[in-house]
Amino acid sequence: MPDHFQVEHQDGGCRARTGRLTTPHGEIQTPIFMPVGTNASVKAMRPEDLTDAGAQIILANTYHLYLRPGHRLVEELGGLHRFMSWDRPILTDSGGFQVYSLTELRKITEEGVKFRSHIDGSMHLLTPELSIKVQEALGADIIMCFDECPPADAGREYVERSLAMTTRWAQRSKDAHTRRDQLLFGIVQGGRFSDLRQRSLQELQGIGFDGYALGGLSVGEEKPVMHEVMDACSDLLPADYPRYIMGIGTPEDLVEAVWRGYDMFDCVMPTRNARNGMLFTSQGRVNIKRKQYEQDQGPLDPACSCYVCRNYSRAYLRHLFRSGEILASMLNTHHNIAWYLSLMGRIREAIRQDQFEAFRKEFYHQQHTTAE
Ligand SMILES: CNc1nc2cc3nc[nH]c(=O)c3cc2[nH]1
Repeated sequence: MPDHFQVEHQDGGCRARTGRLTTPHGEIQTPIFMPVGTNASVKAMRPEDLTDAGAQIILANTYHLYLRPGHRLVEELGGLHRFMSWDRPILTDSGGFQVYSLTELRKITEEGVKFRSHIDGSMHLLTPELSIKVQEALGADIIMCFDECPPADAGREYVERSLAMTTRWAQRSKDAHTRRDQLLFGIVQGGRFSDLRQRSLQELQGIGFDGYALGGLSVGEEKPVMHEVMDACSDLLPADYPRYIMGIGTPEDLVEAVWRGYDMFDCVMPTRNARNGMLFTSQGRVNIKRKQYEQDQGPLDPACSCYVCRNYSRAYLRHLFRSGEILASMLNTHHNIAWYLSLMGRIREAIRQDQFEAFRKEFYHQQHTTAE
């Protein structure tokens, strides 16, 4: 058992478990959802709102902060925690995925990824060594190996070659990692091919990391493919290390992943959907711009105890959204993040009571009773 992670309770009826992850900026109770703060900000939320909503850890992106304002500037100003006044844990993604998903002009070579900045068109080369140096300069508590996320429709031969390079890059990431107080996670690739996933994981375990993430998912693949990969890897990932699935997901995805024994998740869904008026509630999704809420004086979610549900009506939230008020993004985001984090709290409690199987069944029923 590594000294930074302890499984606290294994649900008696399924693979779900609770755990405690210790980082330089504090302990995290898992299963956990990480709000995404790409540019050192969870959009439309202040740090104290995040803490009030129950956030234990947030994610930031190496690719974005390297390009703007630059990792050296953040380091000179005291690191990411001081820069954004967030004193709890931060996880940074390593940048490979963001280059793949945000830039047109890019070239992948053994050395690293050449790309043109989506901000000012300048040319850059991101390598495993530079990615780790940036993440160390930012001062994140958990940092990720530099990897290649193959396209969802990539064929077996491409995926096989890609994962071999991801393993070589993982070794280079670990060799470049000098700040031992930071936790370094490996990223398992291998696409939809279970045997390649197993090979990737075995190679990463041979190198040795503080946690293992599933990459290459939530990139447009069909749900059954995602569940197959989750299932195949669940029994392979070392049980006494944190298991992180990158880019997941909808509330249903989170419940399904916890049921399969995963511990950590991040996704832009609650924040991005909030800005588009798509809100999560105990009775399913609410599209707040719909006319049916014009005179609705009730709270967004009667079962939610967040600041927004305690102080505002659906009618008011609809008015703010239709008027394009900035407060709409603030209140909608606060609720969606609070709702996601309260879901994770209810999940942890159900596991502790050995009730997660029943929770999963009830959750699915609740979310699909009233289709909005
Ligand atoms: C939103 N979906 C999504 N966010 C991701 C981040 C990632 N980072 C590193 N490596 C990945 O494979 C990877 C896959 C991802 N899918």
